[in-house]
Amino acid sequence: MEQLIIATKNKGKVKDFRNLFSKYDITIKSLLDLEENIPDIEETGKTFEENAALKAETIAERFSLPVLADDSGLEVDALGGRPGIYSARFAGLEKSDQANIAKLLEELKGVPEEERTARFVCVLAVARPGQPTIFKRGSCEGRIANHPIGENGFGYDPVFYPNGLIKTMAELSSEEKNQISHRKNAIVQLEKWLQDL
Ligand SMILES: O=c1[nH]c(=O)c2ncn([C@@H]3O[C@H](COP(=O)(O)OP(=O)(O)OP(=O)(O)O)[C@@H](O)[C@H]3O)c2[nH]1
Ligand SMILES: [Mg+2]
Repeated sequence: MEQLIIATKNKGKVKDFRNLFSKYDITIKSLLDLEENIPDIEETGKTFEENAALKAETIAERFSLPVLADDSGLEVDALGGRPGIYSARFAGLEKSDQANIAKLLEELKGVPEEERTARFVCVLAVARPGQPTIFKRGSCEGRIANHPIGENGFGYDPVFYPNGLIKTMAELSSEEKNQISHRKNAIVQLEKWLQDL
């Protein structure tokens, strides 16, 4: 069984990754599992790719090991693609899922169902000491609900209906989410690299 460091402090992502990587027989170590406290990496990039690279390369350099990072977010068409890379900090730096959802629903007040289209985007960066960083992008299309439903998942999952489903992402089990999610659609593109790990 191999171990892979994921440069994240987001517990929801860690849960998704543990589940997604179990089939490759890879165990995950996140920044929350390390003994030393890693200072927050400032996400100063203007794209998912730039921020994913910042996180992966900072940690890969520090430990001289291959590191995966995930930069992800929700693009809402009626908001011109916002919150996008700012999804975690949409309602402020304290990164509250509940406040983010409230702000999103407020901004979409009165927007009819057919115009509430959106997608989750996940960019994975794999940084390895002395080698160029690899990027893979996955997405999941859907639309924004009128109110939150469901207890599973994290972030905006309770207000996101994946296309073709009558359940929000937060009403799906981890296994169901991980069959269709943006994160899953990015990881499958890393399959070859994961097998060589
Ligand atoms: O409902 C959701 N289901 C998902 O599957 C999902 N994936 C991403 N997101 C949103 O996008 C932000 C990422 O921002 P982000 O990539 O900067 O991560 P983060 O700051 O939370 O942690 P870190 O990995 O940077 O440590 C998150 O906080 C969420 O708001 C999701 N919401
Ligand atoms: Mg972040």
